[in-house]
Amino acid sequence: MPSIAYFGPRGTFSEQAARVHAGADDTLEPMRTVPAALAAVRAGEADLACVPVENSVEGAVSATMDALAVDEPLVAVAEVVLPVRFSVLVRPNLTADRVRTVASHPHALAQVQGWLAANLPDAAQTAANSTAAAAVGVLDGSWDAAVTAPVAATHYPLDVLATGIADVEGAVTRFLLLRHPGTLPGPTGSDRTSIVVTAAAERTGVLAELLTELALRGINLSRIESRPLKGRLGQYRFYLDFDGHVHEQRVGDALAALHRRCQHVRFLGSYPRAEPSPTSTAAAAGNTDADYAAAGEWLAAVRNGTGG
Ligand SMILES: O=C(O)C(=O)Cc1ccccc1
Repeated sequence: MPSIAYFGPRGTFSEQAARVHAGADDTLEPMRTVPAALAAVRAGEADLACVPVENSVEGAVSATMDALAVDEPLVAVAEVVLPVRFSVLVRPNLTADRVRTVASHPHALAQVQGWLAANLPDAAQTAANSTAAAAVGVLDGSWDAAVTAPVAATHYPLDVLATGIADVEGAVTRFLLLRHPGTLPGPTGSDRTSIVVTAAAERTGVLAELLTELALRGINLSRIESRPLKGRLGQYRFYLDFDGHVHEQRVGDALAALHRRCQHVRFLGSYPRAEPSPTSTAAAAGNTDADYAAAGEWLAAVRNGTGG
């Protein structure tokens, strides 16, 4: 019976994402922070961790980015993309005109600024650990209102002041399900690979070199983020997401090239894309596994004097 540790408490979007992935027998364990969810997997207390990684409005979830780059490596085996529409929960019988404080996860507050300005203009905003932590804070009297995932209303005895709120139509959040490295999910033809690299900051053009290794092999970069290395300004980790699976020749070849050129490469997984998109451009550019095999045979023949 696999267990999934998720960024909690109960009623977060991360719980909703975990439920998309979970089987009927899986157990779900809420954890207080993203690092705590990852630590539960590292400690063998959970099989998988479900954490938010990026949002189409606010961008990267930095707590997740930082936690994935340090400590024992974990690999993503699946991603879940959820549409984000928020609910506003208040203590029972509290009307909108009496709401003085509203709390939520910073990514949630950022996505409902328009609604708050129009509907709760005088309410002071406070950052909470997560959307559901804000609901718990309303229950214990810390705040009047919380901006939450819809599912939070089923977990906490609070009134629903509003539902379906989103300043940006179509906004989505992407979550990763991570576990100990082991047998990877096989290639599906529509996969994504994630890595974190550190490269010598003082080498001119180093980032262009790394991206060129991908481009030359017909690999489409779908995301690049940087995070500071913390100790000193000017040194960064780069997080790259690109199409393809490490078991495909062009991807393996590119990863090996990055390993040669970088100080450090951490593999964060090859997993099916939530929104399928066949990586067909690789074929046109002569970058399929068959192209690699044919080129390898030709080279072997040149080297052993039987062809050319
Ligand atoms: O706090 C939550 O519910 C999360 O899972 C993080 C989050 C916050 C805002 C939008 C999507 C996910």
